[in-house]
Amino acid sequence: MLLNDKTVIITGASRGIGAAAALECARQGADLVIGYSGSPSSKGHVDELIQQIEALGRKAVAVGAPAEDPDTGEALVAAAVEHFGGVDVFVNNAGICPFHSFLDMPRETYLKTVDTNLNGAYFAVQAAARQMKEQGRGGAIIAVSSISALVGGAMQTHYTPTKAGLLSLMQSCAVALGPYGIRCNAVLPGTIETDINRDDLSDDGKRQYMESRTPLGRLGNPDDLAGPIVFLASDMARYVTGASLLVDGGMFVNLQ
Ligand SMILES: NC(=O)C1=CN([C@@H]2O[C@H](COP(=O)(O)OP(=O)(O)OC[C@H]3O[C@@H](n4cnc5c(N)ncnc54)[C@H](O)[C@@H]3O)[C@@H](O)[C@H]2O)C=CC1
Ligand SMILES: C[C@H](O)[C@@H]1OC(=O)[C@H](O)[C@@H]1O
Repeated sequence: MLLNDKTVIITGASRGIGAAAALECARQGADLVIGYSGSPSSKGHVDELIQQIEALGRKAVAVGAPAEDPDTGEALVAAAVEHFGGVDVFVNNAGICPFHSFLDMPRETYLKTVDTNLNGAYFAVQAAARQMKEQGRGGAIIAVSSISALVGGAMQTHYTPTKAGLLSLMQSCAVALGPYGIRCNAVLPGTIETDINRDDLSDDGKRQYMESRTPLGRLGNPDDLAGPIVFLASDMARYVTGASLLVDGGMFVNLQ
């Protein structure tokens, strides 16, 4: 197993990519701290996920705290220390993408997106890194960035800068934390079918266009991200830091 007896924290793990990554980490021998927004609607998903993790013979605890709160990272780390004695892997996954046009972007939509996707992530990564440094055994930090860190979207002008920011954060943190043996990398998903784009992809024309741009011939699903995240978390990637891994079925390179 690739993550035997490691402790992994994942934010936004109630569903989608975060939940799939949490399950694969458990299959690979890890115990989990499941970060989620704290909303009652998410709690049912989290309880179900914890049952699935326990059925795999691993342990999991949930921490309900919003990603945009600068104190959330410390709460997640405190839970990892209390229940599992420390943290080995931190996956910053929580994110929102409320599609909206640029010229009439509500100020609150922009600020909420940046706070949730990037500002909270900064402090959470910092909290995880401080704990890893104190433990003195290195660690792995992974940000779920996006293909949208590299390309634009007319309805995503508030979102794409957060994903570019996460990629940049991992690059700078790789430099800052390398001396402590803490590796920092980003995964860049393409179009993955989850709740975040359910409405957007309900437009058949849009869906067909996104599929047609994907050389592997289909949109992604959350499990497609689980392997790449586990790889970057594991010692298989022990000399990989500051890297970005596109997981997009080839969408980015498909110009013509
Ligand atoms: N689905 C896709 O095509 C792509 C997704 N991503 C990124 O993947 C990450 C996960 O998204 P998906 O699994 O696709 O969508 P999703 O909507 O299924 O999952 C998002 C997760 O973030 C959580 N979350 C949202 N706001 C939160 C808050 N304020 N505090 C704590 N948790 C919060 C949700 O509860 C959920 O667990 C996001 O960062 C997203 O930007 C990146 C590229 C493509
Ligand atoms: C929410 C979008 O459909 C999704 O998120 C991203 O980061 C990419 O732009 C995907 O298409």
